[in-house]
Amino acid sequence: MAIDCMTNIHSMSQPQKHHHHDHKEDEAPLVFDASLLRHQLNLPKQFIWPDEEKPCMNVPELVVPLIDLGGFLSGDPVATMEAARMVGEACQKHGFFLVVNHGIDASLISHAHSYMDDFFEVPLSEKQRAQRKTGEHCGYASSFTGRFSSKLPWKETLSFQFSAEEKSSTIVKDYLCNTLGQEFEQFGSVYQDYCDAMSNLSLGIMELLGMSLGVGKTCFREFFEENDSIMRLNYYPPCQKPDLTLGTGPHCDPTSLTILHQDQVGGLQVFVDNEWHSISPNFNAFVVNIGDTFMALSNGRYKSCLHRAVVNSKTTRKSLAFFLCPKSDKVVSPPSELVDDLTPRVYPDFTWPMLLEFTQKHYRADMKTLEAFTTWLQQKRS
Ligand SMILES: C=C1C[C@]23C[C@H]1CC[C@H]2[C@]1(C)CCC[C@@](C)(C(=O)O)[C@H]1[C@@H]3C(=O)O
Ligand SMILES: O=C(O)CCC(=O)C(=O)O
Ligand SMILES: [Fe+2]
Repeated sequence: MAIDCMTNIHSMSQPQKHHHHDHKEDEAPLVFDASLLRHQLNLPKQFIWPDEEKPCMNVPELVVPLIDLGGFLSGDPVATMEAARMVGEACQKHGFFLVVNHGIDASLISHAHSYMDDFFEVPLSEKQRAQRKTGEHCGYASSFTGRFSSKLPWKETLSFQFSAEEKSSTIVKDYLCNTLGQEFEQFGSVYQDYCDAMSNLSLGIMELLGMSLGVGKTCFREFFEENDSIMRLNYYPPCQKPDLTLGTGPHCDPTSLTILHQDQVGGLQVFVDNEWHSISPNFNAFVVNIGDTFMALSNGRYKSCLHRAVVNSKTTRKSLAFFLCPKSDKVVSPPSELVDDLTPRVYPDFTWPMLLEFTQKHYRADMKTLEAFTTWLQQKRS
């Protein structure tokens, strides 16, 4: 029976949910060891999402324009205009688009995927050497145990800082080697090269976004020239009950621009026209979406888009997410061309570290993060 995603699942017979209360004081903190959990037929209750958020498996595919960057990257003015127009159109609709002929070496992408196994397949005790500290966003995190007590995502992540500043040209490699050990030297080099490539690609996309908003190609490019970005490796182990949990819950990225490369397994879903849609894997394409910080920079002209990731019972899924973020001292404020009597300011000035701290210490990023952040800021400032 094909279950229509819009079916009100409450009308279907659901086993009566037992409302456990988290007895935090007497419960040992749950440790998510993927090598064990992937075989379990009964998911721990923390991983079971509420009925209204459980995934539907037969979602329609989102038809997303493939934006060819070849002409733009070689300086062809007509191709540049066309690419800027397509980027603008996608951002007016839902904020997601695919880019091809992006100039990133296919072998670098393949290595970035294959090296993930070298980390995520080692024993948990070794991975925990890179354990993310409370309130910090870098390091190894497995399902965020200790951070959230319910709606745990079925994933492990390794996140690290990238800086485009010349003086930090080996920050990724150094962090990974120092944290994981010298045997990860090659691992560190691959992700250093991958992040360098991502940073350059994102500056090109910032030129197209600037042109599409009529503020010129240098405006946002210069704003992000010395970006302090986050690279995240997402590792989604197989799950025996994939329809009860989520790999990554519904959210808008709080960051400025996300360049994502998903493997051939598939699982990324985007909420468009009041329905979840899948984005089919395409090895030659990067999935690009704007985040909350860029929504603020565009004075709400472009919207960050709700998306999530589902898991499956057969195979591990991997995705590489590069989150472009401005340098810490940059004030997020829209260019004057985007503010006038008809379109007054939508969000207050803020810096990225303030929004990042909000998501790491006070608020789990979802679809209303910027709204909640604005309220939180005003209370602090009042
Ligand atoms: C700044 C960030 C916070 C998250 C990683 C980056 C950009 C996306 C954010 C996130 C993926 C949104 C959903 C919830 C979250 C907790 C997760 O599932 O990983 C978010 C990340 C985070 O706070 O670690
Ligand atoms: O893994 C995916 O396809 C999406 C992950 C994501 O949205 C994120 O890490 O912000
Ligand atoms: Fe995301």
